[in-house]
Amino acid sequence: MGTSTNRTRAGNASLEQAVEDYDLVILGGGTGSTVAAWTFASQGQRVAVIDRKYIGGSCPNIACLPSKNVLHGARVASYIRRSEEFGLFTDGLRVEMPAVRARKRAMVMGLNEMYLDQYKRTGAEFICGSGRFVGPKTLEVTLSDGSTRLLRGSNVIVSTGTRAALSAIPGLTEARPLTHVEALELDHVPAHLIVLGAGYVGLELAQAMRRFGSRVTVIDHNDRLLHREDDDVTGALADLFGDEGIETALNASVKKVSGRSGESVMLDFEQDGRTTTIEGTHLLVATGRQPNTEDIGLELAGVQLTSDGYLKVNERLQTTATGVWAIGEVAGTPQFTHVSVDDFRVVRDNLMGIHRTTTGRQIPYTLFTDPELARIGLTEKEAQAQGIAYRLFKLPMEGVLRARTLSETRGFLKALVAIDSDFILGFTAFAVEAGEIMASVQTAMIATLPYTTLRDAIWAHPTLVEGLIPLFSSTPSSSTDIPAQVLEAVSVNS
Ligand SMILES: Cc1cc2nc3c(=O)[nH]c(=O)nc-3n(C[C@H](O)[C@H](O)[C@H](O)COP(=O)(O)OP(=O)(O)OC[C@H]3O[C@@H](n4cnc5c(N)ncnc54)[C@H](O)[C@@H]3O)c2cc1C
Ligand SMILES: NC(=O)c1ccc[n+]([C@@H]2O[C@H](COP(=O)([O-])OP(=O)(O)OC[C@H]3O[C@@H](n4cnc5c(N)ncnc54)[C@H](O)[C@@H]3O)[C@@H](O)[C@H]2O)c1
Repeated sequence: MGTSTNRTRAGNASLEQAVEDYDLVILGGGTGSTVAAWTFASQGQRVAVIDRKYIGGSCPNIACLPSKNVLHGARVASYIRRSEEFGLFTDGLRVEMPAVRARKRAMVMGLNEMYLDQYKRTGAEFICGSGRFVGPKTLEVTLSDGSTRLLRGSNVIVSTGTRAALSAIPGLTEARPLTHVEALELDHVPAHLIVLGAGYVGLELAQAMRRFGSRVTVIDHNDRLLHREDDDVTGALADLFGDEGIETALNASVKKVSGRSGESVMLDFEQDGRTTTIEGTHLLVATGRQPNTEDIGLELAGVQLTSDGYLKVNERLQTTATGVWAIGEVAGTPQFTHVSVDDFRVVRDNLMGIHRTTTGRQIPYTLFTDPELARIGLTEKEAQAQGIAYRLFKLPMEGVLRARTLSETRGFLKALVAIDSDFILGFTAFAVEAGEIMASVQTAMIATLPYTTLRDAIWAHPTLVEGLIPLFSSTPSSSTDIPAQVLEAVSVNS
């Protein structure tokens, strides 16, 4: 620990500078790596986190939490529009985006203060600056005043995350499209927002902006919204978007973009052999992510990349350089905050000599449209592709009494249960507060409880989770490839 003078190569220039030694240096402070910093520092280790911009990384600053904050505002707008349904009469709705943004900014500021306080309490050091490797386990940080520091860690974690990818469509970059970062900072409602990409970011923000009053068109080159999900899910999402007046152009291949987002922007796309031009005022790009692995000196540290530019890691999240670990999206981890936190657990245990891997993790997720889509385990598509026979329990939300009290009966619950046991293989809720309903089913799956435990539990009335009783009491249908004699045996035994 402490400092020593060392000769290190930074690019072509050799520099002589005091190296500060740490037990752990973290490049990029996303959620998982921030928790790592706090954890190791509170155990007495000397820990530094280098981040060029964000205290706590993307999630609390530009991604999950600010987007959910803005989405909630849009949900309130939707309630106000529906107010007469609840016997409430208002004199109309005026949306002030600067105030929407101010609420979001205040939340982010509060989160930043909370994080800084936690840094102080644990003794981890947050260094605001841009970092790059200049040698094995050694990083140079350039601070905002242009000065530099050299940090060397007994262990180093790389957690530089990803950024919005811009497809190689002629004119796209020049049109200066919004990404989620700018979309969450808008001080006005776009007159006509074109959303390129019908994935998580695109769908959540499309619905929110529509509810704030924007005309919205969603374009995707796949033929369904959120195309990896089962057809009943993507169909229900399409119905929802249709009912809310969101236009969609699917199976659409964008050939050219012209104009400028924020003023007037045109997209030429081919669909069913025809070329169409659509014009909007704003363009949001939500077509996936690209890893932040360029220009950070990985080659000087012996850290190799995969063919698509992510860090090459093993199932213990070790990179190809000894003592250099990876956490989060930059390691190719599924792109959710809760999985980056589990990456932290994997690295933590391995650093403590406990073997823990990323293999076979069960990963839940929730799309925060309204209603939400919550998913865990196998979809029907996945079960069929893997030749896994299942019993399918499905219940429309009209069958959940709590949903009726809320006038939120859109959607359904469905569960896949093994044909040869009562274990739950997968669960989907497209429903109000779906993410909360899923948690109970996930707990049963973690504990490998049979579905009958959920069916036979006494749930408080009237709650949404109580819907698991009618769901699991319904008569299941079965996947087509289940042999008749197996089905017969199941029905005889049940
Ligand atoms: C709009 C949006 C909404 C989302 N909503 C959800 C959600 O509801 N739920 C969910 O689970 N997930 C959500 N996600 C995904 C989630 O944000 C990420 O999976 C999560 O933040 C994990 O990111 P990470 O730790 O890999 O990296 P990040 O949190 O992105 O951290 C990487 C950090 O590295 C820093 N950095 C990069 N290069 C350098 C460098 N050279 N020097 C110094 N610092 C550097 C960056 O400034 C950044 O702070 C959302 C994503 C987006 C875009
Ligand atoms: N609620 C959440 O948990 C949440 C919310 C937002 C983001 N995220 C995470 O962030 C990740 C990134 O989100 P995202 O929406 O950017 O990516 P995504 O992978 O979810 O969706 C990208 C979409 O863009 C489409 N696409 C790609 N290239 C295209 C092109 N050239 N033309 C037209 N369509 C194109 C794809 O078909 C896909 O539908 C998500 O996968 C998710 O893991 C999670």
